[in-house]
Amino acid sequence: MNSGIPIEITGLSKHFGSVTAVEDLSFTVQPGRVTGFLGPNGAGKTTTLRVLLGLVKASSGTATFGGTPYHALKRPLETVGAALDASFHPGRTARNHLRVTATAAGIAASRVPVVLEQVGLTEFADRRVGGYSLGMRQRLALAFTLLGDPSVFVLDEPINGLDPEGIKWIRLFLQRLAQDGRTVLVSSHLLSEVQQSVDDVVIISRGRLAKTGTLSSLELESAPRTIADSPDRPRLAAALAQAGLEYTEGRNGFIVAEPDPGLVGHAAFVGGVELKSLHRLKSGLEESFLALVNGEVDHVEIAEPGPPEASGAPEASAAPDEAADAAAPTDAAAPTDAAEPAPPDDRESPPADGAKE
Ligand SMILES: Nc1ncnc2c1ncn2[C@@H]1O[C@H](COP(=O)(O)OP(=O)(O)OP(=O)(O)O)[C@@H](O)[C@H]1O
Repeated sequence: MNSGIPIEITGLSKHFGSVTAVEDLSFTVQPGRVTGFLGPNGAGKTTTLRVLLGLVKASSGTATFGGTPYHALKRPLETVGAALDASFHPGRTARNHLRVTATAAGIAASRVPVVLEQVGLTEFADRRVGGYSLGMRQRLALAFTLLGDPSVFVLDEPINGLDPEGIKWIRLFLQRLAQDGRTVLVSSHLLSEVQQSVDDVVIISRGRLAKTGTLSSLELESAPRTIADSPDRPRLAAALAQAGLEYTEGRNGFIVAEPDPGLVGHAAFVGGVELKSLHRLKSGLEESFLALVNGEVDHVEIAEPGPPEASGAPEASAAPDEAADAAAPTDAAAPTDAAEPAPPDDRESPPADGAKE
């Protein structure tokens, strides 16, 4: 228990008919840390988590817990606590829900009062769940994840809709899990929602990895920068290099590590390059996040304590176009997945399902 099991996603792709939900995704989630799995709606977070939990099959690639896929875990609920789309029968109590799941999973009934206490629901344990607030339901979903006292937690949008007090509570809850040496992966579509709770971030956009690293590496990137574009990008790249300005190439131009657009414009002028756009990128974590997920920045991976990504010759211009081509699939294509084969059933259900009627 708490032996430090990493989550390992390697070359993972998932297609629903013609819709690409996840494309060649690779990242590792380390034990002892809270990792935010971030991306806008439709980025592919839930699909990745569903593959990880054996609820849908990958088109290619692997998603494992220290090398073992979910369906091959000997005691899944005692390895992984997952909260994904938890729904509860309104007429039953929290205690009853938890008892049923514990019995089905061969977990001692004595764990039920323990987990109720851990999530602060003891005094409401015998009330019908139908009368619970959203925050109480979120806590109940977390109680399910704790039943087997697992080493790994996979939580889909656990902070969504919580009030400030609930957010503070869950922040401490997650940090305590990580301090115990457990692996904690928390998805969210808002960086601001989780930024006080996470140590590391994995950011995806349109099913592809946009960034992995520590939250502090993202903070490093959030210094004010300038974005500049030209009809002749190679010449602009040369002019920037000539002026000693560091840059990365994004879909909308070069992101230059210089807060003053005037200096970037001057470098272009000296290089005799026409500009078609020149503006300052706002500073701040949220802006960095939005720039990443909106495709202004291409895939960057920062090693701790990584310096800001920049410099050197721009990458081949095909990269931004590829990113653009991987336009977010739409929900309109959802029916193609209705025929998604059910996952193999020769295993215990993940706890989230255990919470369902
Ligand atoms: N069962 C399905 N059939 C068809 N398309 C699907 C299916 N599930 C997800 N998709 C598509 O895959 C893409 C990724 O969806 P996913 O739910 O994984 O994203 P997400 O990042 O979790 O978004 P959200 O925060 O809105 O839940 C979306 O375009 C979605 O419409």
